[in-house]
Amino acid sequence: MSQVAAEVRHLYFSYNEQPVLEDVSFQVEKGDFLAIIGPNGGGKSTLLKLMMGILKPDRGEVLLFGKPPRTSGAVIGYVPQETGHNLDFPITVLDVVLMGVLHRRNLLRRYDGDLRKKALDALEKVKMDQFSDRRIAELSGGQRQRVLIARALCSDPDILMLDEPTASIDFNGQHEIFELLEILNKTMTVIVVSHDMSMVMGYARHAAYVNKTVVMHTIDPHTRYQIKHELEGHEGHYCGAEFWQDMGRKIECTEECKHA
Ligand SMILES: Nc1ncnc2c1ncn2[C@@H]1O[C@H](COP(=O)(O)OP(=O)(O)OP(=O)(O)O)[C@@H](O)[C@H]1O
Repeated sequence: MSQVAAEVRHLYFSYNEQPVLEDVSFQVEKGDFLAIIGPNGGGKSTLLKLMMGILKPDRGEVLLFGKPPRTSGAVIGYVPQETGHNLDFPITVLDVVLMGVLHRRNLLRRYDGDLRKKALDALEKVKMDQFSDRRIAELSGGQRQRVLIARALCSDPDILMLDEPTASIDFNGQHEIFELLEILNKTMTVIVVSHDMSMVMGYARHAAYVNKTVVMHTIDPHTRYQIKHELEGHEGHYCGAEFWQDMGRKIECTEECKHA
């Protein structure tokens, strides 16, 4: 298998002739931890969907391990943006994860013990096995997100793709999610859309800044180490302006920013 997990080549995409991505090219090495960052509406979720093969490019191509997404044989674990819908639905944590297992098998087949074990193993990996019988609605945002990650892990993915897994989660919950992603990254490539610059700078190795085009940045290991250290002391705040300053650009903090 190619050591390049994902390659995007001269990709163009538009919705209803409205261009969203233009001439986007970059590579993601196997085992990388890539953060996709950028302004609202910049095209981050669209890029993720193109990389999974859910959307088709107008021009250009996406290759996963050297082949188009649908024929590559690469398994993608996808954690979509959580919308908070269906929280009233009386479904348990285990049921949610089992959906991930059933997805791989014949949907009409009843699940047996093995599938249940697979789902419980996935819950253990995200430290949510104690909650398997709880209703999903009873969990905190961070716990729910970990359950959605467990669901994605059931397919034993080569690449785990997450769309804003820490949106509207408190600091501790965010930190736990990124700690978990760091552990998972030991055995799979991780690609995460995130607005949280502190977490991105503390954990990701590369950042793709998406705003119609994509600019790729390497996060230097020393900066990552320092920021992670600050995060562990719960004093972490790293704003977008600092990211650009670290990347060598002169940008002032905004008024809302705690550094201003
Ligand atoms: N299904 C769709 N049909 C038409 N336009 C869409 C569709 N999905 C997204 N768009 C538009 O495409 C652009 C990029 O959207 P996308 O969701 O990829 O951005 P994003 O960077 O993920 O944004 P956010 O940070 O707000 O989630 C936006 O202008 C959005 O309104």
